[in-house]
Amino acid sequence: MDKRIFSSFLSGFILASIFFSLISLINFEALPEKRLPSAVIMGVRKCGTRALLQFLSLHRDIEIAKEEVHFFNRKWSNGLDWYLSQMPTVKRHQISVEKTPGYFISFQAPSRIYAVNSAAKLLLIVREPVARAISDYTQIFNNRLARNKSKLAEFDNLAIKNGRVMGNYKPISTSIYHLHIRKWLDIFNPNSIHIIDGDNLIRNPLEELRKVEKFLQLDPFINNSMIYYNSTRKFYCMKKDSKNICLGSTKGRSHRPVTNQTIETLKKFYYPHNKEFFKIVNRTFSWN
Ligand SMILES: Nc1ncnc2c1ncn2[C@@H]1O[C@H](COP(=O)(O)OS(=O)(=O)O)[C@@H](OP(=O)(O)O)[C@H]1O
Repeated sequence: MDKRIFSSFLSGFILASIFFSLISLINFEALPEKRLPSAVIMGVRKCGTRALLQFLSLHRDIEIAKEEVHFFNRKWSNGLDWYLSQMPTVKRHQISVEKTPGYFISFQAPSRIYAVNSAAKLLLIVREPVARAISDYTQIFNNRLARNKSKLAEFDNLAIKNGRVMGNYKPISTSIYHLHIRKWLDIFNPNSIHIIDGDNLIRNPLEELRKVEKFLQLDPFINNSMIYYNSTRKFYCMKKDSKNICLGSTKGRSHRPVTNQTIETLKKFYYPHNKEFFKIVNRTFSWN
């Protein structure tokens, strides 16, 4: 063989060998990729869904979708590829988690989630229903103010009219937890749903996070060194990448003023609904 042909053949062979050796060094399975969420925080609005998601992001095996996705309630027509594109990239050992509080009260969300992933793990965080309703109203009030819309009537007048609690008023009806959880239990096995005590998440986040790690079948990883109590904010905050991170100012803000009479009337209103919820989920909470 001509010497020139031989040497170009040899250098081609060597280059190809180097190329294929490099390729074989890459572990494709370990490359980050987008995957549908194994766990979904499905609500309840104003019960600590953001705090729960951010605390979970401290876990080395969890990546979170940063924004609320609203796929199963509002954006179903965008299709599954769009949903996937909203997910974070995860490594092989990691799971992705998304939170959209609106799923809890949506009629379509349970069957749609089941259709996409019948093994989905659902996280539901609940809070004392009267405080949740007032927090919900406060958010609506402040949003209108920010958008320069006409001022909303006060909560006392919207929640109770002529002595009757307005059960259909959304801030009130969202707190009737048993009405909504039924739709989920019609479709999902109770073992697929883990309920987090939102009031306890405020007081003792690690206790609740430990239970979530167990439910998600992850190693206990989040620990005391990753969170701290911020006495100015009066909430637990996170230490992440050598930074101290608290939730934004819309979390834990002062509620709109509500009379004691309204609070007492609402407590009485929710009492039988709470009992019903406890019965269905086979568990009680510090509120009744
Ligand atoms: N660690 C920590 N820091 C700040 N806030 C915390 C925390 N843990 C729970 N919470 C409570 O979260 C409430 C807001 O709930 P959500 O995040 O579910 O609200 S939203 O539906 O996404 O708008 C928010 O409700 P409000 O106090 O009524 O504003 C908080 O009480």
